[in-house]
Amino acid sequence: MTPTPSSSLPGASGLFGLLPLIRGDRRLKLLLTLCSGILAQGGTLATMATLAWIAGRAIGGAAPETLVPAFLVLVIVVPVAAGGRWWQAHISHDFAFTLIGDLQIGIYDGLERAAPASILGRRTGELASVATGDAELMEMFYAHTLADYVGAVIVPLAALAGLAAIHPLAALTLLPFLLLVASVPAWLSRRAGREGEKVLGELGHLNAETVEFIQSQRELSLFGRGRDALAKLMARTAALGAAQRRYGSRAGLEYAAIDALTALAVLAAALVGLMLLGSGAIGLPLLPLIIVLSGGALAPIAEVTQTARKLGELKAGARRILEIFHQKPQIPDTGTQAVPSDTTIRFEDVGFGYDGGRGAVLNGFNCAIRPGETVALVGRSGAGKSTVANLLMRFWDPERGRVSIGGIDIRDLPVPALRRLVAWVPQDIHLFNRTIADNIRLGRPEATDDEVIRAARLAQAHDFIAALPEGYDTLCGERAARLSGGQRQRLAIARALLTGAPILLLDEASSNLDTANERAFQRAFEGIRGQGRTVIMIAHRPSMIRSAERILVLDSGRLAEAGTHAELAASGALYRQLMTLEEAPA
Ligand SMILES: Nc1ncnc2c1ncn2[C@@H]1O[C@H](COP(=O)(O)OP(=O)(O)OP(=O)(O)O)[C@@H](O)[C@H]1O
Repeated sequence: MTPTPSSSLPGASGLFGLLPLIRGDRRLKLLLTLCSGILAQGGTLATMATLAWIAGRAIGGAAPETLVPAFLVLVIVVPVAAGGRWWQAHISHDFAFTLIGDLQIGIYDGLERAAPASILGRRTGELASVATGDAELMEMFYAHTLADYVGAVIVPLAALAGLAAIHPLAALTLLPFLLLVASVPAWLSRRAGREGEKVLGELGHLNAETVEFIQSQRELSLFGRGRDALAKLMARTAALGAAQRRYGSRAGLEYAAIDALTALAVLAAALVGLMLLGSGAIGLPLLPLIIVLSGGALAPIAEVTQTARKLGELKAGARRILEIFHQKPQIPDTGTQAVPSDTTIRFEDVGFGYDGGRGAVLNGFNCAIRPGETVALVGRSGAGKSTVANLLMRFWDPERGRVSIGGIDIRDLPVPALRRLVAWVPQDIHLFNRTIADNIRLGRPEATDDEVIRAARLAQAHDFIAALPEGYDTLCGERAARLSGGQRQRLAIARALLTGAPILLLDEASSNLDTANERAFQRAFEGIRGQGRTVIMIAHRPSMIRSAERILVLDSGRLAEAGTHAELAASGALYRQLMTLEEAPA
């Protein structure tokens, strides 16, 4: 079962906001986990009570044979307690890890819904900390805290009932202590929540800083800033240490209060028991039972408060997870239209600006691109070329106007269908640390080896791949450090070609490629053109721009000029200006 995306969770927050995630067979596991907790703690209390009763009777001089029934009870309750503990450990962990899997799927869904915008302004390292650390923290709640909480209610009630059966005064003596011990975490819960939030926040910052520190080693060493970055990292570590110390000191206070209250409760129970014994209200065998039941009633609560020491972190972790679960989709995927056979692309009076951006990026942008046409999108830096691509890919939706393919508004197409229509070749491809073949296959996992090789040939990537020691089985190094920029870009083309999408959106690298790479890229581009696909290229290099059938010049959020290179060279003032800039030696 995969969890239903978070959108269905009703504005829940904190730990109990995670409970609606428990559906289907998880509910049975939850029930069994709770039963196991009751069995384990109940069994322990029953064992202790029986032993106390035996001890009391023995001290009172009872004949050994009269104790046989009590020993028979022990023969039952001891295995129940031991079995209960084992069962609790087994079933609660099984339940917890199944749920952690669900949480991780939910977190991944949330990340996917937000893509490519950043999630709640958080950095990669912070999000990784939520997806792994916080999700694992939930193991604590589901595997330990949850069952213990139920045990901490039922077992003290049972002990209280036992004490009341011995003498109501014994139960009355214990009652205030029970309430006090149970309320200690509640007194400190606000602080615990705040401090837990702080600890996890600092942990997230430290994670983000560490990831950035590792990723930016090259720049740091080139500019000699390694020491500064390390100092920043150490400051983060110190901040985390301080947050953890504050958290620990509050938890210590809780510990001390609970230990003191437990000791006082047992002392009070012993005094009341002695008083009752003195007055003849109870017999000697019941005195140890009163003491043991009083201590036993408080033990599960004390145990819970120990796990509740982590409650602050747990709550904060749950809230961070739920934030991602509630992440609104960047774009709603509600389209139901079938994929059109006509692939004419139209931008009609499109207006768009990024949230928090400086006003509109596109403002009344119109253009039509015929099937099989090769179009270059040009404009000064920041003119909105990538934004046009973002809207065609539906990374964002326009605020005004519409983008259509074959006359269908792309918002009316299911997103996976749109992804099959338009393949994107980004400037900087992310390569997974898998084989080159696997990386190309991301475009279509079921593609055969021949199809992978054909796509690589067309993308002019085959020769350099074949020259690698392990060919297509070569592992791309972490962050693809082993491949050059030009090689990575041609792998991106192969990946996109393999999808078989009829529209290719190509973001040509504005960074310099060496001549060999540039030629290879040009040949790949020519090959793709020969295939009858529509190619929209965000182009920078004059050679690439000139090779397009039609050039669209963007300016001030609109289509300022359009035509062939010859037409624009003759009459496009802006185009001429741009080409002069592009052709100027750096
Ligand atoms: N994700 C984003 N969030 C906010 N603003 C953005 C985002 N992406 C781009 N912008 C802004 O939108 C404007 C257009 O950016 P865009 O990337 O579309 O330009 P471009 O023509 O592709 O530029 P370049 O040639 O430099 O890549 C810029 O002012 C940019 O700062």
